[in-house]
Amino acid sequence: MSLTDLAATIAARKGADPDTSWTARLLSNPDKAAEKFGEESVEAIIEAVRNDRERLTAEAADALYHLLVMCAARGVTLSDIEAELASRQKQSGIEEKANR
Ligand SMILES: N=c1c2ncn([C@@H]3O[C@H](COP(=O)(O)OP(=O)(O)OP(=O)(O)O)[C@@H](O)[C@H]3O)c2ncn1[C@@H]1O[C@H](COP(=O)(O)O)[C@@H](O)[C@H]1O
Repeated sequence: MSLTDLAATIAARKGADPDTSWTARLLSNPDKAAEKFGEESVEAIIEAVRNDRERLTAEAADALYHLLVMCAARGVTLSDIEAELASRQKQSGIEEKANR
C-alpha cells in the first residue's frame, strides 16, 4: 500500500465509529495519537539497533501509520509533508545545517 493510499484511508476515517476503527479512535484523541507514535517510534529504534530486518520493517510500518494519524489528528496532511520535503530538495542536509 502506498503512503498516499494510506493517508487517504486515514482521512476517510474521520468521524467513523471509534468502537470499530482504531484510526477513528486516535483521530478523536490527538494526544493519544502522539503517544502511540512515540511508542511505535521507540519500537522501531529498538529493532534497528538489534539489526532485525523483519521486525524493523514491521515496526517501521507501525511508526509510519501512526505518524500519519498523529499529523492528521492535527490537520497536517501527507501533501503538506511532501511540500515541505520538496522545498528542501535543492539543498543537502549538511549545507542546510551549516547555513542555520
Ligand atoms: N496500518 C494500520 C495499522 N498499523 C497498526 N495498527 C493498529 O495499531 C494498534 C497498535 O496498538 P498496540 O500498541 O496495542 O499494538 P502493538 O504495538 O502491535 O502491541 P504491543 O507490541 O504493544 O503489544 C493495533 O490495534 C494495530 O492493529 C493499524 N491500524 C490500522 N492501519 C491501517 O488503517 C486502516 C484502517 O484501520 P481502522 O481505522 O482500524 O479501520 C487499516 O485497514 C490499515 O490499512
